[in-house]
Amino acid sequence: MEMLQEIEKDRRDLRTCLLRTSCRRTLLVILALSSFAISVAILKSQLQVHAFRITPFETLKVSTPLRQEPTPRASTCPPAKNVVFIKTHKTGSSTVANIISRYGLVRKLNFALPNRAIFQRHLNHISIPGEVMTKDCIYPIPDGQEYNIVTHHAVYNRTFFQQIMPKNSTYITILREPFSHLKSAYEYYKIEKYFVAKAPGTFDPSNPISSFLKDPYFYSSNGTNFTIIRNSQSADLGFREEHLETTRFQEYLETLDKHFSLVMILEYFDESLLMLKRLLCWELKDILYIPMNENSRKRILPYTEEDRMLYKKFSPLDHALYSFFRLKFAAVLKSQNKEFFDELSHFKSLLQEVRFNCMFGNTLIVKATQWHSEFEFTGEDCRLANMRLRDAVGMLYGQSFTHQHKNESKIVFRSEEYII
Ligand SMILES: Nc1ncnc2c1ncn2[C@@H]1O[C@H](COP(=O)(O)OS(=O)(=O)O)[C@@H](OP(=O)(O)O)[C@H]1O
Repeated sequence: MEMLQEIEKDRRDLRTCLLRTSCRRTLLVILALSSFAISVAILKSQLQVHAFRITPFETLKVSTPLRQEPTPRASTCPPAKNVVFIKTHKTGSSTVANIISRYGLVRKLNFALPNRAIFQRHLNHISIPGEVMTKDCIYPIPDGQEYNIVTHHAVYNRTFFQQIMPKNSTYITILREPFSHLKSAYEYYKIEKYFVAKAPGTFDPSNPISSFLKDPYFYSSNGTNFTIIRNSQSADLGFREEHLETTRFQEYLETLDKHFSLVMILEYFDESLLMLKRLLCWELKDILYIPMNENSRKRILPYTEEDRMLYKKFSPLDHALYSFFRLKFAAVLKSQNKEFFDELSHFKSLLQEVRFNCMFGNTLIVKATQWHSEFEFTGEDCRLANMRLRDAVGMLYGQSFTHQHKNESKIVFRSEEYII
């Protein structure tokens, strides 16, 4: 809620500013800079569209049968409302969670939320690696109702999810190229401070990650937790240490492949969302988004091939996991017809328009195309698209439960207690 108030305040400030002459000049400069940034972004997105056509992954053969097949168009199938999204850390998962949360909020679906009675602090986590999940981990819903959506961090456990979710639930997740994941997690969780504290002076300040990778276990003896930078995506998907044994790993990988209808890839974010839309028979409006959790202060440092090789050795499960699913994804993408890519470029240009309009909270009217009828993306849609999961959590609890558990509404949520 605080976030929504902040956005509202920004919009009010902007309106006041528009009325003042002194601000107009500043605004003109902002507008000019924004147009420039948008042109660059359009150019960049066009380059990205181009990039996947030349990626070497596409030339590789996939040995297992493909399950991520093209699915019918939204108009020809009933929209899916039961979705389990395994929210891996630092993979663009908050943006995907936002899309799914918006969908569920607007349609008043039931979310499987962390049980407030158990989790006093980490209300954006249903479970973390190493924890055993039971029904008590999930906030209860009234008898006779069923959960529709899981979108909070929870370690994948088929047996558990089958107990709480409807049989026809669609399982999805997202993965990120491991080295880029490392950089994101390292910066976001300020991991360096633990290592520097352990061994001041051993870090090369010009390239701390590279310095750390030279001897990562040197830094572990003080109890430093590697969870978020070593095989983290695998851990979120339920892999355990025993899977370090190659045959066990391969077995689990194939099991996951059977369970998940779509494993999205951050490096193909828009392509992934379009596949998601088709898989769930949702509308194009449902998947319009504003990127979340972008770390604009991330340091750009010169990494070497050796750094990447060392990291592969340090975090082998994530590398094997990513390369397996990226390979599959690229093959499915390659098998799409022209219509998919036409819709993709329409989607990408709509995204630019949405971002531009949302800067001012304006309503965007999107004319009908072969993929959708005319629709509006309003200021309210912008507010929802900017909503972080931790800000949505109060609304989600309120929507799913207050009508049944009136006393619960007295519980106060303090957003500073949540971590993402
Ligand atoms: N659309 C899109 N395209 C490309 N990259 C994107 C997108 N959305 C989010 N991101 C990047 O994802 C990183 C945040 O991941 P998460 O949202 O999963 O983080 S968290 O676990 O919820 O904290 C974070 O990465 P870094 O900036 O490298 O840290 C975001 O920039």
